[in-house]
Amino acid sequence: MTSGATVWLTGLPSAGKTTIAYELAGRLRAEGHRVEVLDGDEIREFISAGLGFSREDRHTNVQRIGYVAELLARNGVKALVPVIAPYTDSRDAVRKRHETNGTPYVEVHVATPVEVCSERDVKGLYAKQAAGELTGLTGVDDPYEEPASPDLRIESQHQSVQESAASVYALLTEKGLA
Ligand SMILES: Nc1ncnc2c1ncn2[C@@H]1O[C@H](COP(=O)(O)OS(=O)(=O)O)[C@@H](OP(=O)(O)O)[C@H]1O
Ligand SMILES: Nc1ncnc2c1ncn2[C@@H]1O[C@H](COP(=O)(O)OP(=O)(O)O)[C@@H](O)[C@H]1O
Repeated sequence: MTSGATVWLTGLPSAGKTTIAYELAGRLRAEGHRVEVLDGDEIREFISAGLGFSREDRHTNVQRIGYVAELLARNGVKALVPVIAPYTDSRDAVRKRHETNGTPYVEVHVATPVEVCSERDVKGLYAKQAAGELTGLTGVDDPYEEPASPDLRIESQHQSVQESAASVYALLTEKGLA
């Protein structure tokens, strides 16, 4: 069985987390790896239904996702997690859970600047915030604590989706995980 791992893609809304995760998933699957993408929106519809965007709820959401990702990764799956995870302590707790269980964990910061994200505005959230229809948007009027030492930092504004996914793939190869 190939080695499982959790690959957490953290970053602002519209940074490119989801797009990179699915691009990478396709590439890994084509090579015979077992892959699951734990999409933040789907998780919030099911296992985190009812949670909002307060600090406490985001922490709970991230811990639940981290728990499921570790279970999958421990069993040989590449668990790709495109979830904002804005707080350092939440991310560190997930990393620690993986370390305790001896499960590989890779943190990727999709570090697209907020100016680029708000132009992309894939879901219209930045426009809503600007129009006063939404408050507490990560990176605008809610915190995003940048990872101090991620395993990889991606500047998606300077490269194609394929290049971004390839850089994560290269890191996995380097670590003997792909
Ligand atoms: N206030 C606010 N702040 C940030 N994001 C918001 C907010 N309201 C809704 N959304 C949408 O929900 C997605 C974020 O959920 P996550 O589970 O990834 O985030 S978190 O880690 O629990 O903070 C996030 O998805 P992505 O755009 O894919 O990042 C948003 O589309
Ligand atoms: N190098 C890149 N990596 C990822 N996305 C990119 C890149 N360049 C441009 N994009 C675009 O940015 C948008 C990112 O949206 P999405 O993946 O939904 O972001 P997130 O999941 O972080 O909210 C998509 O429209 C995608 O095509």
